[in-house]
Amino acid sequence: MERIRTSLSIARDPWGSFEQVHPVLLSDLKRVTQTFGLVQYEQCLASCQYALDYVWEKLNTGHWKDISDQWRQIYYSVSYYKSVCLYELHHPPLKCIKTCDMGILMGVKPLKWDLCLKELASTLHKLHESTELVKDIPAAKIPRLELISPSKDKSIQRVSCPSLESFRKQWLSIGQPVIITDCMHHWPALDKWSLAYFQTVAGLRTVPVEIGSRYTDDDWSQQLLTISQFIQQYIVKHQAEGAPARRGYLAQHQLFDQIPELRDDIIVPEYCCLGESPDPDINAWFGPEGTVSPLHQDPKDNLLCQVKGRKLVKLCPPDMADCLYVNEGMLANTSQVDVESIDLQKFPLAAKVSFTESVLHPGEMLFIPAKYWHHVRSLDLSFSVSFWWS
Ligand SMILES: O=C(O)CCC(=O)C(=O)O
Ligand SMILES: [Fe+2]
Repeated sequence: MERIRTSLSIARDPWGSFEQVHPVLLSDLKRVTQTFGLVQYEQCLASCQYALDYVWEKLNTGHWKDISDQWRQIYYSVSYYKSVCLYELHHPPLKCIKTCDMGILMGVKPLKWDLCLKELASTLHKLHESTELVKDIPAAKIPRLELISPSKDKSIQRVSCPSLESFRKQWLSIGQPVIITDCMHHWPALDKWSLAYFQTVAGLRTVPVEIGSRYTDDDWSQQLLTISQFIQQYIVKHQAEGAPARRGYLAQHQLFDQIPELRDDIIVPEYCCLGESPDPDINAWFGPEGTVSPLHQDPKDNLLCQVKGRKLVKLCPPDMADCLYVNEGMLANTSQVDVESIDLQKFPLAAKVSFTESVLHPGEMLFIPAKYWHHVRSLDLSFSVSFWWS
C-alpha cells in the first residue's frame, strides 16, 4: 500500500481548477486533502462522503450529456481519496474496489491529475486473494442444429484471413458483411478466458449489467454488479437451475478501458487500421445462453469478434429501413420488428425483408458495415468483443 500513499502525498493541491464550485463543497474538498495529509483517515472519509453525496445529486440531475465535466472530475478525484481511506481503515476490499469503479464509471479523470483510479483498482484487486472461485462450466454440448443451419444461399459469406487490400476492396468499400476466419489464433483470450480467470483478475470489479431479455422490453433495466455477482447470479445459477425469467447481459461496456489487465488479452484486428481514426471503440459482450440484441444498426463499421461460445446473427442491408418500422426517440436505431417471430399483421412490410444469417463461432470475426441491420442471439455462454471504427 506504500506506493498508493506516496503517490497521493506528492499530488499537488488538486482543487485549484474547481474554484467556481459552491464554497461549502470547496471547503469539503479542501478538508479532504488536509485531513488526508495529516493521516486522519476517518475525518477524510467523512469529508469525501459529503463531497460525493453533493456531486452525486449533480450527476443525477438532467440529461447525462449536459452534465458538466467539472462534476465528473470531482467525483473521480474524491473517489480516489475515499478508496485509499477505506483501505487504510481496513474496510473490506470489495468496498474499496467498488469505490474505484464508481469513480471510473461515473467520473472522468481531471486533465492535470496524475493519479489513476484504474491502476488503484488493479492494485487493490491484486492484493486481494479471491477465495470464492467458481468452477468452470462446459459449453453446451448439444448444438441446436435446427436453429443454426440456415440454407447456404442465405448464409453470410466466410473467408479465411483476407489481405488488408482484398478486405478493403471486396467488403469494406462496398459495405458488404463477411465472416473472417483464422485471424484470431494469436489472441491470448482464446486460451485464457474462463469464469475462474475472470473471477481472479476482476471478480470484485463493478460493471453495468443489462437485466431483461431485450433492451426494447418494458421490464428491461440496468444494475451495477461485481463480475463475481454477475457470474454467480446470471451464469452459474442459470446453468444449474435453467434459464431465469430475466437474463443478465454485460453488454456494450468498455470493459477493457476499465480493466487494463483484460485489454492485454485481446488484439485490435489489423483491418481496423483501414479507418481514419486510430483508436476503435472496444466493447465487451459477456452473457449466458439466450441473450438477444434486437435488430438495430450502429453508425460505425464493426468487427464483432467471438471469443467464447456461439452467436446466431441475422443481417439485412441499410436500405431496408423503410420496411423495419424503426422506433422513434431514444431507440431510433432499433427496429420494432421481432425478427425471430415477425408479426405480419402489425408489420406487413417486414415480409419484404430477406435476412442473411450465420452462426459465429469462437475464433471468428464478423464484419458488420456501418448502418447494416443486425440481430444477435447467443447460443451458449458467450463472450464477444466488438471493435467499432470509422
Ligand atoms: O453481440 C451482441 O449481442 C450485439 C453486438 C452488437 O450489436 C454490436 O457489436 O454492435
Ligand atoms: Fe450493434
